[in-house]
Amino acid sequence: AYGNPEYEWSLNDFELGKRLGRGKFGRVYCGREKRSGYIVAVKTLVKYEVAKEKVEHLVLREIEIQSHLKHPNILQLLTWFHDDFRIYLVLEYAGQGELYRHLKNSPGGYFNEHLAAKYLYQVADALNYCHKNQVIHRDIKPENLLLTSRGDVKLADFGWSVHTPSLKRKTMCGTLDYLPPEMVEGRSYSIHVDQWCLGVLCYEFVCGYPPFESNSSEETYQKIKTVQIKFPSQVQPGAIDLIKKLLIHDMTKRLTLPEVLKHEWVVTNM
Ligand SMILES: O=C(O)Cn1ncc2ncnc(NCCc3cnc(NC(=O)Nc4cccc(Cl)c4)s3)c21
Repeated sequence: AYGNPEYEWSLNDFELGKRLGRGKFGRVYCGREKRSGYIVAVKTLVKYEVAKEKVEHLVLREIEIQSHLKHPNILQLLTWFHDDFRIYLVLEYAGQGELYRHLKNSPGGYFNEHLAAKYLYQVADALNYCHKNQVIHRDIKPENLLLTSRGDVKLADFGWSVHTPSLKRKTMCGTLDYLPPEMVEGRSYSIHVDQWCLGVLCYEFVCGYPPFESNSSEETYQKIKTVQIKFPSQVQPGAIDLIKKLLIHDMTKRLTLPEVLKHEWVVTNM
């Protein structure tokens, strides 16, 4: 059946198991494809809610973008289908779930240099692949990273990704911590957004919290615009060097993704 691209998938092809998590628009279940026994994750999106929040175009764009991306560190959208009430995204299953939980459960709440460098390398590799395919993810944060049973990172949730170049404003939702200055200042943005987010991600990996975290949105904006960064004592000089070369206000001066993949701290610690 699945060899044939015309095959019409439906919920009948799957047995849904335990619930893995819940997002704003629906739930995620572990599932098994009946004929092959293949284990998947099934993300359900309630049509009524998707329509109410006017994000239909985002779901369709995600499906369009995801169906052209294939990379070991990108969570594969295997197929999708819908019924009267829901849209179903059939995804690769990441056996160790959200990376965020692993970060919070690490000693001190931060990753050791080896894990931080390994995960950062894999995210940078996935982003580099996206950029080569004219896709900006735009929502890089620990919550959107999953871990396979073998401990490899999978970049997930392309619900906010766009084809470059894009002038579309991203409506403010979720954490502001990862927004780059050009988005905070409402200017247009480009693939350089992902480089900034990678810097914020690296900081959070080695510190356990994001660099511009504050008690109010205003204060967070201020710190982002002026790029005020302080490092706790446990952070190695190599990691500080990398983070400082990514969290630069002038987007054209940020380290490129290929340069991140060759950075000395990454290469020696991963
Ligand atoms: O993460 C968990 O909760 C648990 N978990 N644990 C293991 C595991 N293995 C695979 N996937 C999981 N979760 C689904 C990850 C997603 C991938 N792609 C998405 N796309 C999306 O949500 N799009 C979307 C939603 C709402 C609106 C719009 Cl516009 C777009 S969500 C897993």
